[in-house]
Amino acid sequence: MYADSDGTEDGGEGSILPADESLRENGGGRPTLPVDGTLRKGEGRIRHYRWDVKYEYKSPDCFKKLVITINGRSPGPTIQAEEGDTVVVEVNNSLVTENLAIHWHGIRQIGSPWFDGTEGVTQCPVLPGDTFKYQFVVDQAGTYLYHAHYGMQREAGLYGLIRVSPRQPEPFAYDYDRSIILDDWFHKSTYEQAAGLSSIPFQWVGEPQSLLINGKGRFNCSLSSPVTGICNATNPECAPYSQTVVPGKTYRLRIGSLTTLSALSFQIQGHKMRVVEADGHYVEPFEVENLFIYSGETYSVLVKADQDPKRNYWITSNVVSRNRTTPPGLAIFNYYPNHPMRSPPTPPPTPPAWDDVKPRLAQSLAIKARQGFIQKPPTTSDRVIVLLNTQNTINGYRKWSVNNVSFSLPQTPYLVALKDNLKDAFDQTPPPEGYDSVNYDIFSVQNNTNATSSNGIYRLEFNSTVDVILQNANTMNKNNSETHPWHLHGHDFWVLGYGNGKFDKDKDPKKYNLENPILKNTVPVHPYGWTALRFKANNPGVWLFHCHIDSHFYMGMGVVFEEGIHRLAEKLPSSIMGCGETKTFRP
Ligand SMILES: O=C1O[C@H]([C@@H](O)CO)C(O)=C1O
Repeated sequence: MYADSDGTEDGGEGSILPADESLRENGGGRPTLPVDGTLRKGEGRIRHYRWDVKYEYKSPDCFKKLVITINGRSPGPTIQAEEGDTVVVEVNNSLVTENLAIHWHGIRQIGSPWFDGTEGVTQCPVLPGDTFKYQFVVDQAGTYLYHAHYGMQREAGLYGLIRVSPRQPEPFAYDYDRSIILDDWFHKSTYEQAAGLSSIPFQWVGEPQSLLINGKGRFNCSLSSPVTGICNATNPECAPYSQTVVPGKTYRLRIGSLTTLSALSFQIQGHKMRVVEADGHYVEPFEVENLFIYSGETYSVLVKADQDPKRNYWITSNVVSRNRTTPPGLAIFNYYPNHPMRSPPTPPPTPPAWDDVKPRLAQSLAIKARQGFIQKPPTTSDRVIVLLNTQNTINGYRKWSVNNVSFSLPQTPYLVALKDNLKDAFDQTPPPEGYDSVNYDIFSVQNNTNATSSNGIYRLEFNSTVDVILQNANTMNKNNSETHPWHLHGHDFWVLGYGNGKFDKDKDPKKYNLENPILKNTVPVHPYGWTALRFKANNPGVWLFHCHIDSHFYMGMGVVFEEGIHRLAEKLPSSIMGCGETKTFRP
């Protein structure tokens, strides 16, 4: 028998074990590095986790509701591994009446596309009572995330961090390594939200009731009544998170956002933050007073505890890019030996104006790859796909569309359908490569009466270089364009540029940053703006690319890319089967 780890923060490492003979290397222990110091894929240790996923009543913001927990916790345990290790997570679905799938956000799943955890794309859902074993190599050091990828389940609290440490020294120094995971919190269940979004009349999810920092927030209990639910402001479950720091020491804070809706501004009162990592890649360092962070992004910042040590300071998160009605998320930056719960003597800092795009665009532009760690992009691309993001109505239902196509998930996962040539499993007509950029006015409400729903996909030539231009536009409300964080599964992409207004295919590519663009897996497209990305289609599999706002993806804001499907192993794991046309595929 082996011991399981719950992977607690700060030293809670996954245990080393001979879980699976096929994975065993050096008895499962630390590998002997080859003489040249390089490590081949999967040569590391095995980190084994066993998770029980269920609904439990919790009060993360003092308001009692059903929360999805992993081994009793939300956020779930942090996965800790070293570059090259194999992570094995055995997930038991104890949700009783609900399916499940878990996505390992930022892990490219090279050689294991079937364990990307994307329901409908790479696997069938895990049924209640079933156990699913995810098994993948964490081939890149950095800060990553995991979360539910079934319906709008992430909203219920199934999320956590993955920390992968490097085998080489890092280009910056710090004394302690800590994690902060940000979320927005809604009191309605995922069912109420999803049903509202797919109803006529449309019922929007609204703004979050609170913002959580490491799973703790504060709802104003005077706003609740015995009818709306139980709220107890003195419940210890909603005591604020407190990060204790030793005066004079430098802290690396790994900050991840898994909000379901909100873009955030994160700040530590009186302290500057030095940004050093974004989505697992080293950043040419720059200082900020507040960090803008979009759902699906991770950053590492260095913070020195160099202020007056006789007091505590506020750690805050605030909604930006949507009209702010949610109170700030508050945590405490606690200077040892002050009491960790002592409120700072001054009010929290004033957040930036919610509708000021300029500083957000400026931060996006400031993020460059760090000197000495630059991986240059190919200088040209083989294909350019322009994706216009619009809101529209299809058959009376409110939707989001990309080039007038609102994405819907098929019953049979694409991975199986493509591998086994199940042509009826999804629409074989690919979605458009662009939109009518000459005539379409991105600054006004457009009715887009031709919009349709489809599950057609983009098929990419293996090893080709693909550019994607995300083009934002006005929503169905006047003078309104939202920020959308787009996340690509299975790859990192180079961020070549951002701009205001309509992308100009002749002029704008000349301004691309081909010298030191950052590699990321999630990137915002700002209101009325565009964002240009480049990636190599070199990871055989089927990969979702979508807005990381849960309700927007649910309403159709996504596309799917296939590449190199025929290079995959003869047989896909039978554990991903069992739905749609794969019902009979399990042995
Ligand atoms: O998808 C959305 O719908 C609402 C609103 O546009 C409905 O009118 C909103 O704020 C979104 O982000």
